Amino acid sequence: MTQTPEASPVPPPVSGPVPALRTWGLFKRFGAKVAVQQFELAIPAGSFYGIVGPNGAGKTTTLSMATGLLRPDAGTAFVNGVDVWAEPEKVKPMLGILPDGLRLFDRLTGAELITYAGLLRGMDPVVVRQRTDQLLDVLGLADDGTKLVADYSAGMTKKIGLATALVHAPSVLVLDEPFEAVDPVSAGHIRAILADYVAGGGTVILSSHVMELVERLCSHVAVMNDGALVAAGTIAEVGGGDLQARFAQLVGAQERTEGLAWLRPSRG
Ligand SMILES: Nc1ncnc2c1ncn2[C@@H]1O[C@H](COP(=O)(O)OP(=O)(O)OP(=O)(O)O)[C@@H](O)[C@H]1O
Repeated sequence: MTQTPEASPVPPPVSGPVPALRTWGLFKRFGAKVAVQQFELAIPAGSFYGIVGPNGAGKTTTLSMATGLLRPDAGTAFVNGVDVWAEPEKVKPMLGILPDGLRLFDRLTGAELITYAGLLRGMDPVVVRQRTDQLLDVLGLADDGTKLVADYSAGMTKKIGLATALVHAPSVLVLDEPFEAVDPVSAGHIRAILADYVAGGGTVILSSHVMELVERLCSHVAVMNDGALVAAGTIAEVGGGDLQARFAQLVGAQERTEGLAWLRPSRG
């Protein structure tokens, strides 16, 4: 069984510019299951970074530890050089997070939820009001702003979660499966918003299962398998022209030719 590693008290310095996000020795165990082991990655500022991996690879656990949502057993993360776990109050204003599966305050309306997120960040109420209207509009929720989040569909919930991550214009966005359940038109709008944000100097880190999307949208990609980082770099470095094929190779996916022989429409 993998032992929890002894954390060295001081992570080694990085050469060059300060990464937007750096993880160092991240480790998490749930009972006997090691969900994430020795995860170390430096994400350059201004990059559009995709994190991919099969179901259960450890993406959500890693992103949760890297953003202050889940305490690591060992290791830590730095946002713009500031330790997420040692100085959370300094890190939170720099971060916009769309967690996967974390419950929102769904007895608020969509507009109230964005407003709440903005005011919680100490923003000017007039600015919050303007941005709330703009975000609802651009995310196709203008007619649903007065509806309770509890009554939103899965895709609408994803979009309102994204709006709460964007409202304070953070320098680093960490989005767990931002396109899941989102319709193609809204997904197009979200892609445009994120591309524009990166063009303006922001950093986006997103997890996804959709390889074509990562290949088209991202500048860099990290591949996780079974709790470990197995490859990281630019899309060209990792994918070599076919990210899907390289991914299958890295995670050891085998083609399955046999089907479920019993799965036939029953007659009668
Ligand atoms: N709270 C928890 N309690 C117990 N096991 C957990 C918990 N959270 C995650 N795990 C386990 O840790 C491993 C990594 O899970 P994680 O959700 O990080 O994977 P993932 O790559 O995000 O998967 P997916 O692509 O399916 O969302 C899995 O084996 C999962 O069962």
